[in-house]
Amino acid sequence: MARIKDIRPLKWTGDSLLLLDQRKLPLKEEWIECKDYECVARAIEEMVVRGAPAIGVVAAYGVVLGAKEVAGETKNFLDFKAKLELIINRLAATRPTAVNLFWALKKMKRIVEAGRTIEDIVAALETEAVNIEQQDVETNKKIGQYGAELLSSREVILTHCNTGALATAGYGTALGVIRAAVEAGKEITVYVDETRPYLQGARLTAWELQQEGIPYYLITDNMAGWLMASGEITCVIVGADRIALNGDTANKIGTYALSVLAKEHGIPFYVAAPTSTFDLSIRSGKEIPIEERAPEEVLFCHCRDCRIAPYGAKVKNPAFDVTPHENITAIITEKGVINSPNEEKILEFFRE
Ligand SMILES: CSC[C@H]1O[C@H](OP(=O)(O)O)[C@H](O)[C@@H]1O
Repeated sequence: MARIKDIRPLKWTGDSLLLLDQRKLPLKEEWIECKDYECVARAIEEMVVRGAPAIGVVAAYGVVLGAKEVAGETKNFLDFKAKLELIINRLAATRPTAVNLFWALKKMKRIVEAGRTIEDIVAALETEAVNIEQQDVETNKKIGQYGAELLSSREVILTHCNTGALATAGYGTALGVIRAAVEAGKEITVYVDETRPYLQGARLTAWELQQEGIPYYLITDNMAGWLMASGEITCVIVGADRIALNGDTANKIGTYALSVLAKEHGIPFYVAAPTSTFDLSIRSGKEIPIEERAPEEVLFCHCRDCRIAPYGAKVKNPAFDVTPHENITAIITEKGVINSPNEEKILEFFRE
């Protein structure tokens, strides 16, 4: 049985947060050290770290760093809580689509509201952030198990963006399913969408699969349709940034098109995500905020040293799209699988 590595994108030292700089991968493995919450906020905005679960974990540690900073500046309890609220708001303003960010910050906010002394709050926040990180890895392994049980002994899986250890606290969601299937001895080959414009697939997923020795082919995004039509792909597994009550799912731009192609070709289309990615406060994907990122991501190659479009070119750069629940074969979570997801099934799933 294949031995899976324990790739982690972040490390909490007790008074700083080390982040693997994902902008530099796959050619350089460089770490940056965040000693304050503003560094963490910028790391999320500039995609030093990215991926829905990962930014939730990192934001939680950002609150811890902020709390330690403020505790060193003031002994006034109300002043401390007021400043901490501003820090949480700063972290909440980093990226709008992934609901895991707000899920984690809400947990931290509840601790601040319940705390009775500054020391107690700082200690409880650190305990909670460590717990969120550790729980995420366990959650991903459960997602992996449920997902691997859906797969045959031989699969050619197309995946989009990066949903691995680098997008989480470790192990990954869609890539966690692939890891679990490999660990279970299944014959898995992965077709990796490069995922323009930020190239999370080419730069990050390919890097992770290479680290694991899992067979893969890198493809450009516009090859997916033909490879499905040619019968090479046996299923599609993607991650998620926010899932509405009816199962509509926001994920990296290009996911919606994959779902339409998969439906056209009768290929199973799976979403792998923790329950913290569900936003039951919204009834459909129409309400999910879609992040518009800088035009430079489209106008230049990733290293920003070569321009690939004329001066003056106008750019659209939505970082996510929404896949209608009707296109999703099943949503794989750490608490089980929701087949043919819709509002009724999701309400029932969360009621259990
Ligand atoms: C584990 S799901 C990660 C999810 O986040 C990615 O977006 P980004 O790289 O912009 O943070 C992508 O949508 C992935 O599916």
